[in-house]
Amino acid sequence: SFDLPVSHSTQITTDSGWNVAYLAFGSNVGDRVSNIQCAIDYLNSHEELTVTKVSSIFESEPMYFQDQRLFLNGCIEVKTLLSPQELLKLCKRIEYEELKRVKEFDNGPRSIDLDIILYKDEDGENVVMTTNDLVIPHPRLLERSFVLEPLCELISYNEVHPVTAEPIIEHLNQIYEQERDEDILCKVIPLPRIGGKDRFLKFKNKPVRDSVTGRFSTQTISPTYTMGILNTTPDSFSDGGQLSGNLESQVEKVRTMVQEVLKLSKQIIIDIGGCSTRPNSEQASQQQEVERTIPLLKKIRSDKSIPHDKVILSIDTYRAGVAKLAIEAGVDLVNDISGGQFDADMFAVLAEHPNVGYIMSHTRGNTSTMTKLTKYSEAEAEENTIEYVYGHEERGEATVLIRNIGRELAQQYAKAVDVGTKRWQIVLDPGIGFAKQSMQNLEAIKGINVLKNYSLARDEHFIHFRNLPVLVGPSRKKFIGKITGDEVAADRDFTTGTVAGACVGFGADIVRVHNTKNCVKSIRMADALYRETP
Ligand SMILES: Nc1nc2ncc(COP(=O)(O)O)nc2c(=O)[nH]1
Ligand SMILES: Nc1nc2ncc(COP(=O)(O)O)nc2c(=O)[nH]1
Repeated sequence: SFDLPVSHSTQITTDSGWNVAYLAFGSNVGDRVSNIQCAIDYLNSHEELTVTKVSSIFESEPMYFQDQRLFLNGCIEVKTLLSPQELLKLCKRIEYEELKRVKEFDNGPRSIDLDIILYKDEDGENVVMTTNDLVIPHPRLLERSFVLEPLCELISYNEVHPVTAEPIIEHLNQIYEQERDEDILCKVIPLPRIGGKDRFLKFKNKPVRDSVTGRFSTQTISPTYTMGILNTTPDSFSDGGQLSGNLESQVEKVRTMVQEVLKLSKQIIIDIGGCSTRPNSEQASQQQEVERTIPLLKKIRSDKSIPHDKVILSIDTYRAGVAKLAIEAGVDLVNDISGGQFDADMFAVLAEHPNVGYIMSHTRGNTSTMTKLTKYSEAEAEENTIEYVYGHEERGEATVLIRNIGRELAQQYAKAVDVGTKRWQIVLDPGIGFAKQSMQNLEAIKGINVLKNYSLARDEHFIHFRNLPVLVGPSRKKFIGKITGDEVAADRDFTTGTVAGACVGFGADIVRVHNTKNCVKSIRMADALYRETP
């Protein structure tokens, strides 16, 4: 059955006498991500407090006093033995002593701001209090989308506000109904800084009301990212290993992709792979994979002609050891087709590097068994769960596959965050061509928005995929050839462009392609047609 690790259970409040509190963090001075990470680590280091959940990070305009830097905000859930007053004291100590906050004036710049927004006692009862230095629930909670949005990633959708007795998600909907510009938040995935400058993947999320449920979900309106593939394997099914072994020609290929994509985009992601993952392919050894990828990563990163603020590097590996070496060599993202299933150490590596992104893909079995594991049933989709909350898609046949994918990715997500991987690192991928028959790949693409709005609830356990970006990798794959009759992978570039555009239409935030020259145009056209970006 589907068993979530203990950190996902709010049962903590009942069977262990701990209280649960929700804190909001904000920073707009210095290295904001590092300030946030330090504040979380300081909180976690207190023997009477454990950080149990961390939300996405959102960038937003200053709300009250405009003339200052953009803020990074988010929320965390903690379990603690501290009383509200003791918790406030701990937050203040972290703000002023550990992170040297200097308060010039109200609503002014701050290295870190830690606010208690909700507090539940050991019986799970909400505390409501007003003293001259502490008001719970936070008095300005209901006017702040930069607090409510991340909070709604952490709480069950039926969690009510202790004073208004209305579901907290409804308060967020009421803010979104006002259609204020400042409520269009930008979800950021922090990447390693280079030259002391922030580097992020950014996804501007516009709240969109679901016509049937009336509930708001967020739709990405910023440009879709193009991820160019650089396969260094001699046997890659899609480009016949033309580049394997020759470092200079590989770097030249990188420069070409960069030049092609930056004509039409502000950034490019380049995915470097050293171990083919096509069905039944013979797996390279870890040593071979390292030799094919790490020197190349180092050479790219040391190449001054490449604009590193615009070029984001990804390593396509399911091996923790390779991921670790790649991070040390300057990679920004770990792209794991196994979603952490092939190497139990992968999530620990990511937990150690909270400013490295992680693409968590769906698959089943391994590269030699996955083609047989393509049975997705309604029963499994619904197994052990009471409530799905997602867009207005019916539970029917059309969403059985994507709800199974969501459920299985949720299992991996729970394992990842349970060892300290941050939600803000994670990108989801439905795994086109992995444990899916041809037509199931079409369903997976059509279900992208259901996956983005997916949430799973069982007892007190719940996981929402709200605000998690989705990457799709359709390029040159067999399901295209099955429909177009193109037997040879390299003949599928034209239709890959078609599919890439459709992926954008169905909600993809990143599309992984071989032929960047043509596909970046398809993706930009799709942005112009489906998104608000001109
Ligand atoms: N975008 C944004 N704007 C802001 N404006 C004022 C305050 C001051 O908040 P306080 O009342 O908790 O000190 N915090 C933020 C913030 O965190 N994010
Ligand atoms: N995130 C992600 N990574 C991937 N890596 C390799 C392949 C196999 O294709 P290739 O051999 O052409 O790279 N497909 C994916 C994919 O669909 N998603």
